[in-house]
Amino acid sequence: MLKDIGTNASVVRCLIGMAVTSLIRSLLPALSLWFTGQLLTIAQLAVDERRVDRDHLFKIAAGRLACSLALQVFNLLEAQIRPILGNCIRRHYSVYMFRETARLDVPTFNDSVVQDRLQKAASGGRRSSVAWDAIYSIFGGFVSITSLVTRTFVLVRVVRGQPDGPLLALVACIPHFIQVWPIRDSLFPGGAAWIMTTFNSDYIKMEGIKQVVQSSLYRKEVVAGGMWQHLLAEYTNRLMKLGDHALDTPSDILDRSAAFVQRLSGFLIEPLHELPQIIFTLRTAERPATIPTSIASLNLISSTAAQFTSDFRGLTYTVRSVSKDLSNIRQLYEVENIRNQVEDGALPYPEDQAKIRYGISVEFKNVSFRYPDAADFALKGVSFSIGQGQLCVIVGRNGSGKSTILKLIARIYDPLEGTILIDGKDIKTLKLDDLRRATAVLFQDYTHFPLSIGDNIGLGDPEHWNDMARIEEAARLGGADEVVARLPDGFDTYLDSSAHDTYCYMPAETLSRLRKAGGLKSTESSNLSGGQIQRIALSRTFMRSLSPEKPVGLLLFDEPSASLDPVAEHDLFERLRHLRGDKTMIFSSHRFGNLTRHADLILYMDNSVVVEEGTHAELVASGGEYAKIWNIQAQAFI
Ligand SMILES: Nc1ncnc2c1ncn2[C@@H]1O[C@H](COP(=O)(O)OP(=O)(O)OP(=O)(O)O)[C@@H](O)[C@H]1O
Repeated sequence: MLKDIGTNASVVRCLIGMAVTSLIRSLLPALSLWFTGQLLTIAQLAVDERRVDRDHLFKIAAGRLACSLALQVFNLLEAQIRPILGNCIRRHYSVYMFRETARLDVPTFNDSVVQDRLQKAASGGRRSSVAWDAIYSIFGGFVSITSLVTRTFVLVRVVRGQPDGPLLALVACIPHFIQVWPIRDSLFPGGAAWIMTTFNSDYIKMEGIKQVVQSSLYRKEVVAGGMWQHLLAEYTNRLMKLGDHALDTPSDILDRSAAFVQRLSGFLIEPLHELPQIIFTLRTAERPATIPTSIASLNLISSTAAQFTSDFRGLTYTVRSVSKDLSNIRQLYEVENIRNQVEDGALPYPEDQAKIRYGISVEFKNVSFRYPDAADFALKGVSFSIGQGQLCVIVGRNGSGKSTILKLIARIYDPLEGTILIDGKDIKTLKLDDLRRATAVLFQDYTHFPLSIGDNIGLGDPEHWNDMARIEEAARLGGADEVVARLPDGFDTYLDSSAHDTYCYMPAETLSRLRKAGGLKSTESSNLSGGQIQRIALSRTFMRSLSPEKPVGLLLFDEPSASLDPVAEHDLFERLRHLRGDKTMIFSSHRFGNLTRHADLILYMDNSVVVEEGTHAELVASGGEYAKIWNIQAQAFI
């Protein structure tokens, strides 16, 4: 970690600043103690010999005062450096986590173990970061240890010369040692490994119900299914059944046992606190002449002993958090070792950029695939060949494997068996970045990003993300231009924003006027229909295919017209045919007609296999499944 952040000059400067201030802060208490000890000696001399060296007294008093002032100054200095260093480190690791999360492919990202590792690594959240926490506690530990050691050293020297000093120091320290005894384990983390689990079915169910209600994932079903009252009744029932400790977290359980030990030690500690006072009274009764210096010495010893306890407590806390922080850092750096399941190839693609304009050939050879954690195969021994520049339409029932074919061509997943050839080369040997630049995909479950419409379209070609002319052209081709024209903020309209405005209560009208007057862009979600959002997603696909520098040779469309009205669908196919030129295009579709009639190849799928293939005329003539469904659809219009 130090090597990593050491490359950042401002972090190094701040770290050095923190180290110097921490060192001085840790030495100052011992120095103060030494001056106090000197003051005591002067007082004792004054009592014993009735003489005072005023010059010396003045210097020592000034030194003691200077120590207090210096401590304040260095505390202030540290408080200035700390946030600067904290922000530098947080920025560094925010970029690190972004990079390590962004580079993951679909199966790796969806893997629950990977998700867990990412979450743990990022657990510092936005305000702090695990790396910063660790550095902060390491500095804290350093200050506690140095100040504890140096102060003990000075105290031993100071009390040696005081009447009854060693005895009083020993007695004063005993209760404090007892107090820190129960937490000694945390100084030796070797014995600190523990596991807690529950097999309590009521608890497991109660937690499950809580999640259903809390997560937005299930809200649609909860509302549509009218579930909430039932869930509430069940939750209350389980909660009552579990009794007083139903809501205990694992740390509550740990704290309960620690609290018991502490209460027990309290019985011993309180009487022991009185012991120095009693000894002091007995001793001074014997030697009344030393009362003034003895009182001062008792005060010094008691307050230093109390300070020790708080230092020691601070230290145990620090040791505990340092070991936790160090394991967090290990987790943070382990994220780098997460390997993508879809491995990158080495061959640059295409060898000839100009050739790709005439399309890409795709061949499946006996390909089988099963989704991670799924029981059944989504594709079983699928073979077909699509020539350069051909139009292929994959049709078939729901769940027959159409989308899966497109996902394998886009290398979202790799097949379990068989080979996919792109222009005659095994897809796994090609560089992933190159392959993705040469293909444009529109998935069935297309998403919209919580960004503006312009960004949503522009991201189709990330290298020209901000090129408004291309974005407008892509919007025209995808049919999003009409949608955008009707929105007051046009391309700047946010589809869905993760950052919402905060404002005091005011009527909606005032708010809207105020926003306008302040020139605020729309940051709230806009309500677009499914079809309108699909046009934006389509435009994103077109954006990719517009790039003249790095042309696309293969277009994959999964149900591109599912949410479009018949006119929009017809327009879309017209535009697609025009845009296609010589490129290879593969569609997955439920609708026969517009597309299948123009297809060079139709694959009819059922139950994870290709059952029929050919052109529309060939398949209709053969009178198979395709012909049957074609007739059903055709009859609907007679
Ligand atoms: N991410 C996934 N994890 C597990 N199983 C999946 C996943 N995606 C799809 N499947 C399963 O794989 C099979 C093929 O799905 P696929 O999406 O390829 O079908 P499809 O023909 O495109 O269906 P539709 O016409 O409904 O879009 C189905 O049984 C489906 O349940």
